[in-house]
Amino acid sequence: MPYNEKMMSYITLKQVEEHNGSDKKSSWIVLYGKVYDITSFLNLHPGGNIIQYAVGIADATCLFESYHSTKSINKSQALLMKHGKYLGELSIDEDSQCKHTVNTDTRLDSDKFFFTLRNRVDSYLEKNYGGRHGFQWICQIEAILTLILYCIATYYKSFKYNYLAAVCLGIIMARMGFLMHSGNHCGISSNRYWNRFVGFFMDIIGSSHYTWNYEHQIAHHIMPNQYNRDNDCQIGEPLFRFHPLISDPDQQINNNYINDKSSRFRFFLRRYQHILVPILMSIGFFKWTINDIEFLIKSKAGNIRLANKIIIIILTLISKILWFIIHLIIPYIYFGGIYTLVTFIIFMVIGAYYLENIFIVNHIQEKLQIPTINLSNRGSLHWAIHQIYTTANWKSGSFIATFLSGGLNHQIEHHLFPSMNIYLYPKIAHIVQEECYKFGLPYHNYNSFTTAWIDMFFYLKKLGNTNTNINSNHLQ
Ligand code: HEM
Repeated sequence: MPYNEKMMSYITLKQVEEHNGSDKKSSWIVLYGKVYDITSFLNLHPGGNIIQYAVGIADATCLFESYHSTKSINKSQALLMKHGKYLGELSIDEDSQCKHTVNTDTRLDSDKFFFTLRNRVDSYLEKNYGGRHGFQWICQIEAILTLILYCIATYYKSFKYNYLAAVCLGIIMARMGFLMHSGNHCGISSNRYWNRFVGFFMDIIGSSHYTWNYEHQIAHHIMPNQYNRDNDCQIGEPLFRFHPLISDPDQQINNNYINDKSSRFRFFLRRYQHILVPILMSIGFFKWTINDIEFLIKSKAGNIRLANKIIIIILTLISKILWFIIHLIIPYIYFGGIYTLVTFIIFMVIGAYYLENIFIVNHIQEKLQIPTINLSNRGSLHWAIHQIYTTANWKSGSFIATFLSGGLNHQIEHHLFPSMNIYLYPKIAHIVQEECYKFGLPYHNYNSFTTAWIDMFFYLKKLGNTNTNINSNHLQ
């Protein structure tokens, strides 16, 4: 859509969303409440095509600040001035302000926390590890070895009669999930092609890196735990209640909003969600494989609009067809239905359990709440403070836990510096902790994965138990 002088000074979110870089559309980015046309810059971006996910959304400031180091943020700002065409201010109405944290120039001192921390972390890493990509060789060797193991396990599972290969494949697929997470966050290497290659592991294991990037980088990373923004809070809704703002069934039934049998049954099951969620995790992998197709057809992943790109849709379909041929059709032809079904269940369930148990404990915890602030001041809360309040670590500082969890045990460090090599997280954890305490912020760290998991279990129980009064005012 062409824009005129009037629109250039005052731009609505709807207009920004229309310029999301879809085929034949231009790309607008919102940084610090200002809208820029960066169509001509997209292919020049030194960090590669990750920038495409940040266009057409309400606020890319969080990604801009977290992905660039102290050194590169100045370069980035200079490049933005050179290549970006300033279009105007993003209009902030009451509605958009509630749904999207829009950073304005009048932000409070909360900025200081992140800028102080980022300076300290970057100078420490520059001095000791050569920057945010120190130890990148570990991830690269790991990626190559894992891919080779994936091919070997797939060969033995699909072309030979081997149940053990299915077990190994499940573990390897989960490891590939961790690696693709780092790759898509540009954390595998300083070389963007390495990151793209490893990011594509998501498609190799049957899903789509494209839809995942929207769901994860945009919906989850910018606003973790925010209802109607972070898709992860709404997994399984209305059956499950992962977030206090999901309607309270007792209240609805008492108010006669819900009186049909099926809704009552769903709400009855919700009371046992703490038991059901761990059981249903087993189908997580399969669900992702199918969900992508729906997301691409609807051009929407939960709360996030996707930029439609024909080439991506074609590539995703091809990779999915190949995946189904290799893992279902070929073993079926060679060894029949029973072997195919059993091995399929084995590797999908093992993979899903490994991966999902690791990431479910990081945000679904009762103590992880967005601090109470006046809604009219919402724009003043720096995104990094939001991340600190809504994220928990376990076994902070441990190299072994970092390896086993693909870096997800350092969820706090990951949310603040997503493109950093995961093996540097244990090295900077003490700095993050110190700065949090200095600024009076919490640093949630569980002593072990088990304690984190148990807390998550009881919180799910509490959320599903309708008699429990959970204050949700501060979670809007
Ligand atoms: C219009 C806005 C942006 C501009 C002008 C910009 C500019 C730059 C520049 C100049 C660099 C190279 C830095 C260096 O050599 O030290 C860079 C790197 C990078 N950028 Fe951006 N960027 C923008 C937005 C983004 C966004 C929104 C993301 C994330 C979604 C992002 C992710 C990255 C990454 C991952 C790197 C590589 C950093 C590394 O290797 O450590 N950039 N960008």
